[in-house]
Amino acid sequence: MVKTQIYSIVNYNEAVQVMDAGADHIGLVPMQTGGIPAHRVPYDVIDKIYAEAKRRGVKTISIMLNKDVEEMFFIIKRLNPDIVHIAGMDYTADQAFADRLHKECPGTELMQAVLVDGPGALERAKEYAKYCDYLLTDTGLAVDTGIGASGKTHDWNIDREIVETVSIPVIIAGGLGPDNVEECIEKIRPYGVDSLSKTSTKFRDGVIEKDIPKVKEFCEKAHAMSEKLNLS
Ligand SMILES: O=C(O)c1ccccc1NCC(=O)[C@H](O)[C@H](O)COP(=O)(O)O
Repeated sequence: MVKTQIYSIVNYNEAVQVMDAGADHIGLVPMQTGGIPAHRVPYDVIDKIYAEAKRRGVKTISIMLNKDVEEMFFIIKRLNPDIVHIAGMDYTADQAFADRLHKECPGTELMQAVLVDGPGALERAKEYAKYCDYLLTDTGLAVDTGIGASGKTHDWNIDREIVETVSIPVIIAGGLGPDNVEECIEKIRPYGVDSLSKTSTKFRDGVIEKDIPKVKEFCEKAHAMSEKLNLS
């Protein structure tokens, strides 16, 4: 079954509703020196969200949008997510980061965002796949906002090539919602699909809230399409 990954959770009630709606992975932005301020979640709230997710078997993801490796390790050790997602424009996880993560944080897997901005993305994906546990292919918005949260799709032919080339799970992100998730799965046949903007309501002050009926529709369509295509 294709995994559904839902970003950006901002509080406990929302996390519970997103999991009830069918999310297999939930992602959020822990308090840190990078990222959009309105999305950052305090550690005590994350503890409660992750405990409930672990009870349900839902995978928990902490995204890192900064470039300070020591800060990242502090956060990973404090929160113990199932997956750490590296998505800052100024830092890319390397072999040394992966080795340290697997040694010091054995319960946490590594997901590196791949900016799909042209054919060069395939070469980067091949390199990251040597030491990462997952790749997340995504669209960039601006140099200072990290890889992702753009609400925009990119050239899915490149994602398909990446999925067909690397031997680790690939999650597709960038402008996915209930309107195009089936087409994306049919074309790319990825391990997972991710949604932020199209399953959220964004307010003028930057505050974001999950739109639960849209999350449900996204998850149901993704799961139904993966059953139709017999994707394990
Ligand atoms: O969650 C955020 O605030 C965030 C900020 C900057 C980069 C990524 C971020 N979130 C995680 C993701 O990778 C998104 O879920 C992904 O980019 C999809 O976003 P969208 O295109 O808006 O569906």
